[in-house]
Amino acid sequence: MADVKKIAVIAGDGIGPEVVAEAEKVLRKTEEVFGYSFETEHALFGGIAIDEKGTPLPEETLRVCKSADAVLLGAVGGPKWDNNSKELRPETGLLGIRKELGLFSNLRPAVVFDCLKEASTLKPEVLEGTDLMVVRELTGGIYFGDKLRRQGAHGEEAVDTCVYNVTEIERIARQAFEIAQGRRKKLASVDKANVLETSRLWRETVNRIAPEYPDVELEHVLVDNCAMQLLRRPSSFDVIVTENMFGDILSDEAAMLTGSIGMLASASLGEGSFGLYEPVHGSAPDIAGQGLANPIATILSLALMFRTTFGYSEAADAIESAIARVLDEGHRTADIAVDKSKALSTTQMGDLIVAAIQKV
Ligand SMILES: NC(=O)c1ccc[n+]([C@@H]2O[C@H](COP(=O)([O-])OP(=O)(O)OC[C@H]3O[C@@H](n4cnc5c(N)ncnc54)[C@H](O)[C@@H]3O)[C@@H](O)[C@H]2O)c1
Ligand SMILES: CC(C)[C@H](C(=O)O)[C@@H](O)C(=O)O
Ligand SMILES: [Mg+2]
Repeated sequence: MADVKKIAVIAGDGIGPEVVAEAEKVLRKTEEVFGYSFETEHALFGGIAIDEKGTPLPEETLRVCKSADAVLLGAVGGPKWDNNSKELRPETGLLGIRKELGLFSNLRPAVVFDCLKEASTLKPEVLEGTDLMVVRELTGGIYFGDKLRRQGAHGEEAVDTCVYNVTEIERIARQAFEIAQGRRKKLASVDKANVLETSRLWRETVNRIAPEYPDVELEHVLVDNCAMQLLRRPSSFDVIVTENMFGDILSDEAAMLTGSIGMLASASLGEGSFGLYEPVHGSAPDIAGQGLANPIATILSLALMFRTTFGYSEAADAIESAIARVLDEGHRTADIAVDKSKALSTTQMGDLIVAAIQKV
């Protein structure tokens, strides 16, 4: 009997259900082509879970995720829930699920497809050879430190605390060094060590373990400089490791090197093979329900799942080749189209990718 892999599928809000539906079609096609067997279980999460269950992260959803081999997630959030209390914001559920599942490492690869250089705002010669991986620490820093509101001498004040301990920094740094060893052996550690104490500890810790990876060339880059260098010399970066909030911001910036945020996939990992896979983008309320969303980031996230959690690299390669072929043939969703009048819908793009999947 085939080895059945269990995938928790969480569509979420806005364009989440639209892009996840396309990734599920790809999943089924790989069963046909490669003989895999997947069991999917759908769960409520984010705004829709608030509406139906009164909480963004129901216990049942956590149970479904914990009993699965991997999670495929769309996106959560939207204006409908913007005025909710902190506990009842879809984004709180997102931070909660990452913490509960121990997903401290968020990999966000930015690969520039040759034929999409036209969709980028950068010159093709600057983009040439760009293939970088942001390794974002995901369960620490200012996202998870104490927060408070209080009355100060000048009225209401708000405090967000940024905390990192050595263990958290070491484990993400080690992962980044190991990822760099499997790539072009260059690591840029990004911090704000000229100002922040957490960044000083970050830099000291990275420097302390660096000698264990003598084959990896390490550079330290201040985050403001990194934001600029990503646009000036993107191809010089291989792996970028950074703390939670810097990684959030830099990865959206890196997305634009690829032409659109609709192209950037991600994997959130812990210690074992279990992972949560999601596009880097959000629920895009401005285009939700119109069939305009680019499903490629979610489909690429599925390919990452295949390669990283299941070791199905043949199928991961087949998905990525199918996407490259469809793009090479000139097919575009609106976000990456130069001529928007010829843009495909979300389902049209998904169908073309499904049709292009074959054994390579
Ligand atoms: N992981 C997540 O679930 C996640 C990530 C980011 C933002 N969010 C949430 O999503 C909501 C909207 O946030 P935002 O507008 O700042 O960011 P967003 O990523 O949703 O959208 C930013 C811009 O990119 C476009 N875009 C995003 N994905 C696209 C796709 N697949 N195809 C084509 N265009 C795409 C949108 O139309 C929008 O113009 C907020 O509630 C935010 O908190 C969720
Ligand atoms: C929605 C938000 C909490 C989330 C984050 O900041 O991690 C998002 O921007 C992301 O990149 O996944
Ligand atoms: Mg983000």
